[in-house]
Amino acid sequence: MTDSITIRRPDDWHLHLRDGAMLQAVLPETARHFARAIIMPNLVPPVVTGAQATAYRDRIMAALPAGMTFEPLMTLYLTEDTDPEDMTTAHASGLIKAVKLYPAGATTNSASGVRDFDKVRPALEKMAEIGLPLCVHGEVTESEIDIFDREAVFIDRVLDPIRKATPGLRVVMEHITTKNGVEYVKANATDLGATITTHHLIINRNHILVGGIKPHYYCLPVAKREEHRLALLAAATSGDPRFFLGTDSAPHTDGNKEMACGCAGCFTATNTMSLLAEMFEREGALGKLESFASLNGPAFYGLPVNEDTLTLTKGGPVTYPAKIETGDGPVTVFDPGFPLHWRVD
Ligand SMILES: NC(=O)N[C@@H](CC(=O)O)C(=O)O
Ligand SMILES: [Zn+2]
Ligand SMILES: [Zn+2]
Repeated sequence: MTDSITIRRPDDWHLHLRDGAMLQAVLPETARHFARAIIMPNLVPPVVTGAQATAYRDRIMAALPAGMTFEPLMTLYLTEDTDPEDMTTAHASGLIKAVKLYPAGATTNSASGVRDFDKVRPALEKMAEIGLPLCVHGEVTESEIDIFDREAVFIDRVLDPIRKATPGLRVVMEHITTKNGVEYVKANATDLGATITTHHLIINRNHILVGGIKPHYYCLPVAKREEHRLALLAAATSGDPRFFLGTDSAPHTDGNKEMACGCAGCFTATNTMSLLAEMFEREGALGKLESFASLNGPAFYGLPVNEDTLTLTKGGPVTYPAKIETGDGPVTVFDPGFPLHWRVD
């Protein structure tokens, strides 16, 4: 029986750090285990320009506790007014590693996102030319499309046409939640990857709705049927280099989650590595955890893997806080509903 595993230090290829008091509280939760993270730009107002990304990176580094190391990999929020020249300069300087596409209205703080995809053609063509990846929140927003179908419809109506129209554009389908997403990635040999969250490997839609509504399991894209969770788990544990960890750890205060119109997002930064080890072990795939969390992401982004390591040891149930305190109020840590046994040393 394996009771200890050492992997290259992991990275998080999709993370929300927020700003101000929330940033201060959640950053150590990620930096404790992860070397780098792709930082989502959906602040209010969003991080649209290179100057805004520089200022945000500086605020993140200022919030990092003494003695911790962490490298924020910055992104720009794509709008219909994005200036391809500013984007190119921010990429050439090494400041940004990706640009994020939010369909307007699809998720938290996406009001400044894209309504008319033709308006972002010049930016997308520039990105294909300079090799700057596009990270995509892949859901349509039309009111007549069922929320459980919005990812699959996005692939057919938006993503596939954009990719066909923009040869060479490198795309990351963020937080895929369906077997349709898995199959689309597998059917496309080049220029396409996908992040998978920790929580979508664990919950299906029953967890949100059976026995009373569970706001802390509500996120976007919303968790789907069990067959989709199983497809995600198979992809994550397969070692296929096109699938890598993006936790989408998305803190909202309990006050903003536990209300009549609660915010979308699960906060998993604190216990993600223990959760993943548990799930990979159940699949008999602990040997693939390093590929998913530490190797496949850097390979897609063309970055070196981390030199240092992280060790997980199996033992009695791991304790972690039910909530972390922030200056804005408490944030509930994701509870899988079963005990965890893999502790990060
Ligand atoms: N995933 C979520 O449910 N929420 C994210 C936004 C996002 O990643 O879509 C957030 O910023 O809160
Ligand atoms: Zn999203
Ligand atoms: Zn997200």
